[in-house]
Amino acid sequence: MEIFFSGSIRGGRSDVDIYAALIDLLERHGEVLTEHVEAEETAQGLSDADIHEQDVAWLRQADVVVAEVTTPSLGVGYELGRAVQWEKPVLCLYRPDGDHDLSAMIRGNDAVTVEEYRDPATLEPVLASFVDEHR
Ligand SMILES: O=c1[nH]c(=O)n([C@H]2C[C@H](O)[C@@H](COP(=O)(O)O)O2)cc1CO
Repeated sequence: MEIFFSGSIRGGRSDVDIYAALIDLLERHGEVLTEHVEAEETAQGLSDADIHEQDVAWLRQADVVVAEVTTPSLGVGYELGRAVQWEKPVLCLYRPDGDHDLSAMIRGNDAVTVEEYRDPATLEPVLASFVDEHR
């Protein structure tokens, strides 16, 4: 099972510790292709064109997509749009106590499952059943 994890990078890094916790949970169920989303430093020496090309290749390859969408990010939104177009299973994780209401482009999309949560530790059964459903 190859999992594409999506989370804000240039959109803002305030949730990076949560991304790390979610990637840890997801690694119990498969290979996370985009572990770098939790890294303190993002890749050095790659052009934006290289980043885009690599990212879209991983997205194409993935069996499922899991996105943390509390911090809005153009890149995450773009990845989600392409994932839906390619009919990938998409799970979006959202904390309603944040500063931003979730976009209607995500919450209003029947092809996207939205799970609200407060503590990443509570998501273990949700992630397990999402991955198992699409294995
Ligand atoms: O350096 C990067 N590496 C990378 O993989 N991305 C991808 C993965 C993330 O899920 C998403 C974040 O987009 P943004 O940077 O617009 O917040 O884009 C984005 C960047 C920077 O835009």
